[in-house]
Amino acid sequence: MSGRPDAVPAAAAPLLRLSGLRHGWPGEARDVLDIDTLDLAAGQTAFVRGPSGCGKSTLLALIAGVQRARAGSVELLGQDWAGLSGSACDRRRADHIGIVFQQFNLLPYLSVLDNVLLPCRLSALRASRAGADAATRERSARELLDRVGLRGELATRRADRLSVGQQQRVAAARALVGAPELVLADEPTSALDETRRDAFMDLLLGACAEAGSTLVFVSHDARLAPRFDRVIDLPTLNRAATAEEAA
Ligand SMILES: Nc1ncnc2c1ncn2[C@@H]1O[C@H](COP(=O)(O)OP(=O)(O)OP(=O)(O)O)[C@@H](O)[C@H]1O
Repeated sequence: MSGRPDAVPAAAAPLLRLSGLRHGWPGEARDVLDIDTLDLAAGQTAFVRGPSGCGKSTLLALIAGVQRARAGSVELLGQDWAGLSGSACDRRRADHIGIVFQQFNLLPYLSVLDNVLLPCRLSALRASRAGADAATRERSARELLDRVGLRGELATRRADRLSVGQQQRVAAARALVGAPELVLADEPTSALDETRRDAFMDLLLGACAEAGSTLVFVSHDARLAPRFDRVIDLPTLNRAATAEEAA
């Protein structure tokens, strides 16, 4: 896997800074999230926990600039999403963020390899970090697939011909290709058995450490929490949490 020579040093401003963040969904009487501050440094790994419906996926969507906050700011690499146009947000997301969605969001008609290489097609920056030419980038993608146990013929198979657990691993390899500064993962181990889950975590944490990427990882699986630098209990951080969520 290729490294990232232009990584932000750990001593610099936080990679991610949330301040005065409030978000509510249209038609909902109360805010889902009300977070005073949250800073994550470059290379820091955070496990986000909280009961179903407490706003974990919403938080990731705000961090990724997919949702706009009602108030406050979400700064990635010192830039607030609020100041950017929709297309600028898309470019910035492709350049700097790898995302493992809950539903994986693979393109079913593309091969496994082409799915992993997708961020390199959407971002020249990610492509340059993955390798100087197409052959090197393909080697990077195959190396990531190899590390999640998807070898040989599986790399060229259509994505919709994979099991759910295999798709989950492809989604992780895609998030990691081209060493993005920030990796967001929403319950990425839910379809994996124990052995696969441990291998998956080794890959995710190992690749983030190698690239100096910050990782925000949402999961209900409390056994994984000790592997992270920091555990964020969302109902404790979130001033909009109900007493039930905070209990
Ligand atoms: N697109 C949406 N439109 C309206 N309300 C939404 C939308 N997405 C989520 N919500 C609401 O926001 C709240 C938080 O949802 P969210 O998906 O962020 O929770 P979560 O902690 O990720 O839950 P889970 O652990 O079940 O995935 C819930 O009350 C949910 O109903």
